[in-house]
Amino acid sequence: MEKQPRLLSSQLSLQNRVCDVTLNCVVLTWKERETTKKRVSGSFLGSSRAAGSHCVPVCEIIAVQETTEACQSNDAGRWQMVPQQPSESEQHAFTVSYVERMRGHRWRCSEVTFHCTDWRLCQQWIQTIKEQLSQLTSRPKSLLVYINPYGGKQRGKWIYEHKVAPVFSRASISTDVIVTECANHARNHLKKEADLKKYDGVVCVGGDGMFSEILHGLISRTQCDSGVDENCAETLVPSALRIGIIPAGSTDCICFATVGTNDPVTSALHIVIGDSQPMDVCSVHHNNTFLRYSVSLLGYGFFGDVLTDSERKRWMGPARYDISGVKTFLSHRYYEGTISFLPAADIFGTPRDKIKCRSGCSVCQKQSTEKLTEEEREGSYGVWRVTRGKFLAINAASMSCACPRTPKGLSPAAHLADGTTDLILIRKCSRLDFLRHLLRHTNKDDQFDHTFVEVHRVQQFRFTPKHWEGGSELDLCESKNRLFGQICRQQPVCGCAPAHSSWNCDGEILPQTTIHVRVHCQLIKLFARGIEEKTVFEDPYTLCAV
Ligand SMILES: CCCCCCCCCCCCC/C=C/[C@@H](O)[C@H](COP(=O)(O)O)NC(C)=O
Ligand SMILES: Nc1ncnc2c1ncn2[C@@H]1O[C@H](COP(=O)(O)OP(=O)(O)O)[C@@H](O)[C@H]1O
Ligand SMILES: [Ca+2]
Repeated sequence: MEKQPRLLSSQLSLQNRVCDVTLNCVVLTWKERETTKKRVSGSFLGSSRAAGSHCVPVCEIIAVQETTEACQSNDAGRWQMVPQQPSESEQHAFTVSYVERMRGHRWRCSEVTFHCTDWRLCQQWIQTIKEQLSQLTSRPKSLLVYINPYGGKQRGKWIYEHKVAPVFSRASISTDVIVTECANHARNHLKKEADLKKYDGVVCVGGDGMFSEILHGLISRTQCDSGVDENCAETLVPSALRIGIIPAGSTDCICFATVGTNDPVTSALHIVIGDSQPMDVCSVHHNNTFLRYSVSLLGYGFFGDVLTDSERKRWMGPARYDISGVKTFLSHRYYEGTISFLPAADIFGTPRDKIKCRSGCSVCQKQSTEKLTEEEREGSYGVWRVTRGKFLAINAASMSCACPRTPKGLSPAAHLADGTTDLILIRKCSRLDFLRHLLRHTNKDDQFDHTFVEVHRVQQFRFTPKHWEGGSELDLCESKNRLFGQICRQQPVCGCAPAHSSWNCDGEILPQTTIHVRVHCQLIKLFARGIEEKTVFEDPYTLCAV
C-alpha cells in the first residue's frame, strides 16, 4: 500500500504516558513509548506498561475539540467548566471522538485526550484534524428528524434525546426535530410541506412502519417534483436525500438488515460519518394504480394474518407479534391463488447460493448501471412463469429481513441493492412440517430445503387470489360477503376458512389482494454501509500500514 505523507507527527502525552501521535490523510495513530520515568512536556510520567498502538481512520473520527477541565472555583466551592488559557506553565489538551467497534456490529463513540505544553501545537492539531474532517463531503450537516413517540416500547423520544442528540451535537450537525402527532404526519409533511433544500438527510426514530412513512413521503415528493406519475412509471427518480433509521420500533428489521444490529447509537454514528447504502424498493400496484412501496417483506397468508391479528393488540407492544404468531400458526389457514413472476437471470445469483449481502457487496455493486454490460443487461430479462396452488404463505423478501426474531433472515442470501426480490412460496403442508420450516428460521438448517417450499429470485411478480380470478374486486368482495364472509371470518370452526388473506407490506396491511410488484433497483440510499464482515472489527489496525 502506498505510504501517505504525514500531516503532523508529535510526542504528546496521554494519561501521563508519552505517545508518538501521527496524522496523515487516512489515519490518526498513536503509540505509547516503551520507556520508564521519562520527562515529557515538563512533567514526570510514571512507569509505562507494554506499548499500545491505536489507529483510527480519519473517516471514522467524529469530532475534535479543545479540552476544558473541571476546576473548582474559589468562591462557592462549586464545579465549573473553564476553558484552558494559553500559558506556558499549563498543559493544553484536545479530545478526539471516534468510532469504536464493539461486539455484534455495535459501534460506540470513544474519546482520547492528548496533552501538550505548547498551546500553538495543540491548536495546530485541532486545526489540522478539523481541516481533514471538512474534506469529508459525504457527511451530513443538517438533518430533518421525525420521532414516532408511540413506536415499539414508546421510548422513541427518550432514545433520541439521550442517545442520539448528544452524538449529533458532538458532530456539529444541526437538526430540525418533529415529534409526530398522528399516523401519516411524517409522510404528509415530507410529501407536501418540508423545505427539503435545507437538509442533507432525513432521520426517522421508530420502527419499520415509521421508516415506511419516511420512504413514502420522500419517494412521492421526488416523483412529484420531477413530474413522474407513480401509477405508471417504469422508472422512478431516485431521491437525493439519504434516510437514517434510529431503531425504536417492534421489529426494526430494516435497520438490523442494513447495519447488523438495532442499536440507536450505532445508527447515529453511521449517520454522522455519512455512510451510504443504496437499497431496492418494490412498488406495489393494483389494476395499474400505485398502492404502496416495500423494502423488506411483502407477505400474504401467514405474515399477512399475523399482522392483521397483531394490529388489534398494539397495546401489548412488540410481544403482540409473538402472540399473533402462535395464534396464526395454530389456525393453519391456506389460501389459493395464482402467482406469475419474471425470474432474474443467473448473473443475479440465487436465493440458495449462500452468498450473503455484506458491506461493499460485489453482487449489488454489479447492478449499478455503469457496471453492467449491454450483454448482461439484455440477458437479465427472463420469461414470465406461472404457478398456481394452495399456499400457507407467499413472501417476497427484497432484503434478508434479518432481525432478532430470525438473525439470518427470511431469505438469508437476499441482496439489499441488486434490483431483485426473493419470492418464497410455502405450499399447503402439515402443521408439523410448517413448524419445522418456521423453526429453521432460528437455527442453521436451510429453511428452503423442504418439498413444500419454493424460492425464486425475481424482478417482478403478480398475485391473484383464486376467488377473484376473472372478476372485479368489488364484485368479489360482495359475493364473498354473501357466500361465506362474516360467518366464516368470525367462526372459522365451521371448517370453511376465509378465501383470502391480506398482504403485509413492510408492516402495513394492503387493502387489495390482487397485486403487481416491480423492483426498482437502488431507488433510495440509507445512512448505513451494510453488515460488516467480521474481519473489519477483528483486525481494525490493518489500515495502520498506510
Ligand atoms: C416458531 C418460530 C418462529 C420464527 C419465525 C420467524 C419470524 C420472523 C419474522 C420476521 C419478520 C421480518 C419482516 C419484517 C416485517 C416488519 O415490517 C413488520 C412491521 O414491523 P414494525 O412493527 O413496524 O417494527 N413486522 C412483522 C412481524 O410483520
Ligand atoms: N404520533 C403518532 N401517533 C400514532 N401513530 C403514529 C404516530 N406517528 C407514527 N405513527 C404510526 O405508528 C405506526 C407504527 O410505528 P412504528 O414506529 O413502526 O412502531 P412499531 O415498530 O411498534 O410498529 C406506523 O405505521 C406509523 O405510521
Ligand atoms: Ca434486493
